[in-house]
Amino acid sequence: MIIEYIRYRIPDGGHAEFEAAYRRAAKSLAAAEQCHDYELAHAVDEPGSYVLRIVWTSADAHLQGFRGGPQFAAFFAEIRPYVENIEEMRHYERTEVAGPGGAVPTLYEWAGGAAALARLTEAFYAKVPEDDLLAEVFAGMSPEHPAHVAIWLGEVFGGPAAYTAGHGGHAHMISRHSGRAITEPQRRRWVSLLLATADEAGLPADPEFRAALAGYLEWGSRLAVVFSAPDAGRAGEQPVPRWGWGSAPPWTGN
Ligand code: HEM
Repeated sequence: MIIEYIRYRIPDGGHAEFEAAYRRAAKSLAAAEQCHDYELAHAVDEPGSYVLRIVWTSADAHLQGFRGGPQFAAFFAEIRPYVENIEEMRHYERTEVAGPGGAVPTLYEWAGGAAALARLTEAFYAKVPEDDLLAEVFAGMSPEHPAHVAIWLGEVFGGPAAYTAGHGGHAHMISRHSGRAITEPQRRRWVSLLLATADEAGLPADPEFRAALAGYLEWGSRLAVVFSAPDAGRAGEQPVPRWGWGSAPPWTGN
């Protein structure tokens, strides 16, 4: 993770318009898979002084991925009028000097963000063609499938809402399972192979994270079976689910 700080000086009379522009621009940040979090704050003791904090998965993800990606044009169109008002724009790395923080990290953050989930699904779907139960299910899999599942998992685990913004959201995911008649042995193999791959992909192995990961995969895979049944109805419009730590929040020692 890398933190970008952008400091603005906005003249009197322009504050409401500036904040409204960022409210619109923030939709592009929320949809960008490279953006983990963002926050615009203004100084109470120095009117007109604003700081925008954006947490990117890496500086390259910001400079190449986001700026070269589909969200940038809409983002920049909103903030372009304020480029002249920038006083500082830099990427910062966290140091070891930090308080405990008030917020519990998301599963996405704890897992290692988009890069870790992409490692997981790449390694998993590379194994699937060799698996006696899963090979036939995924015989027609598209080359983008591993990346799409990583983006889905990222959104479920509290990362950017990029599957909703760019991949058809919940309804599309459900439709990809329709009519596939996934069997219980196939489902169970899918879950156990993915959990085994989490070790190879270097995902955190602490009990709390693994319990949350297993909990989601167990729940989600059972729903995939339900929606894959030949007689399953269509899923209603729903948001992509969000999955949290459950009753075992992250163990941070002491
Ligand atoms: C938590 C459980 C699961 C999650 C999160 C999940 C996620 C997804 C997603 C996001 C897609 C759509 C990808 C896209 O946008 O292109 C998809 C498609 C698919 N899923 Fe799942 N899935 C789950 C369980 C399963 C299981 C248990 C099976 C079978 C054993 C399965 C088989 C498939 C197949 C065959 C496709 C279509 C692949 C393609 O043609 O590209 N899924 N899944």
